[in-house]
Amino acid sequence: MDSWSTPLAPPTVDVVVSLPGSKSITARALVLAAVADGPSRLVRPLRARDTDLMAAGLRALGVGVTEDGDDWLVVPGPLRGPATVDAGLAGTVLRFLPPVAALADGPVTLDGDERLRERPNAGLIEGLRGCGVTVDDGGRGRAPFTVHGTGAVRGGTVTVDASESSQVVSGLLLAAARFTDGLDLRLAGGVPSMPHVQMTVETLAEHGVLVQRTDTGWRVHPGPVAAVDRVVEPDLSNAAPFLAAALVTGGRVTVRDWPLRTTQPGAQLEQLLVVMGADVQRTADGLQVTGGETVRPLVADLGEVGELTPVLAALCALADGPSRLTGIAHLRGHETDRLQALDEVLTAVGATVTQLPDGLEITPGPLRAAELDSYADHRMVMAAAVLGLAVEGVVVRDPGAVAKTLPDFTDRWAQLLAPGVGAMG
Ligand SMILES: O=C(O)C1=C[C@@H](OP(=O)(O)O)[C@@H](O)[C@H](O)C1
Ligand SMILES: C=C(OP(=O)(O)O)C(=O)O
Repeated sequence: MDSWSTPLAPPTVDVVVSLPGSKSITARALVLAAVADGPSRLVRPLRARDTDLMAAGLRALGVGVTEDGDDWLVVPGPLRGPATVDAGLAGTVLRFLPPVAALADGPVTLDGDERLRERPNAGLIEGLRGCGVTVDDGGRGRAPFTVHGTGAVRGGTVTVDASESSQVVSGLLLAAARFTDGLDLRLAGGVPSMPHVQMTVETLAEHGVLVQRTDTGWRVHPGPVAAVDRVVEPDLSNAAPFLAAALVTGGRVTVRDWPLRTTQPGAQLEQLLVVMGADVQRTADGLQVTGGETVRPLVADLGEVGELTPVLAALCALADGPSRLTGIAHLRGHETDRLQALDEVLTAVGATVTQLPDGLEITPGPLRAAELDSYADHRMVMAAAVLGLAVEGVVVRDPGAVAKTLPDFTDRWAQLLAPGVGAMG
């Protein structure tokens, strides 16, 4: 599909939605299973471009990742080079695989899409060097680069700059139990997306790794990584557009199997959507969101939940007052420069947008039809779909970008809006 005419909202939406597994949990589960001391089973892993690339990258290093029905079976093997890894546009592959590759017994080259070559990675590369690993990046601090694995990584005390992505911290922590001296990771500055770092720490603990918070960062003790069979939670960030539809339509959307407790940043939708005028309840089915009379504006620091920004910003353009979203400077290094892309898209449908150094001010205006780009960004397609509920004539070019985390998004969106559908997924 070259372009997609997004559907307008029907008079009522009252649907229970099931969603595939979390990208972030699937990525961590794959990496830890790959360095574990036995085979692991992943139940309901996300099958999408990012996680398929992670599996393919691990296979290239000698790890067995095979399908058993809808499950993945992961069988660790000696990590080997030479190998090449295609990271596509996946930040998780870009930052989680190089520390694993450093444990291989030969060179591993990582590259990906044109835009991946622009995504910042100097923090990770410098961090690996601090662990004693030779990395050849031509001085760019970005892909493509080659990690020269020697079969062992020293580790030790390392100061890293993770201000551009929390994935720098997560990537180093995930492999660190296999470093000879473990890792005492010290932060040189701030780190966005802290719930994702907490997710890493908790997943490590579930694999029997001893990881401690320190004054300046985290310490991972060297030792074995236990194999774990795990059922992957639904992806709560990908729930955002579906729940947003309840607010835009004044309808009701329930996401099934919403975890009672989770480190996924999408959990914060529960509070954020209340601020935006929704009624939110946990029911026997899951998380139920009911839209109010209008969408209320949002003034919030989204630094912890940056990946929710595109859909929340789309809601802001449909709100009954101006919004201000801050704490998200690092979104300029995501799949696209999301602050620039959101400025362009929201302006095209009639909002007035001001870019701040670390965010956006969004003042809704009279809505108008527009042809929007996807910017090769799954979440920009989802944001356009939310706008299209309220704006007749929204067309998105290259909607296939959703394959990054939710390949059948447009079908699911059509089902959400189909009359009398009740339950889907
Ligand atoms: O660790 C993870 O799984 C992720 C961390 C975050 O990255 P940043 O800290 O680079 O925003 C998030 O935006 C990304 O979608 C997934
Ligand atoms: C920032 C995102 O992805 P990545 O893991 O590629 O950084 C995202 O999914 O919103």
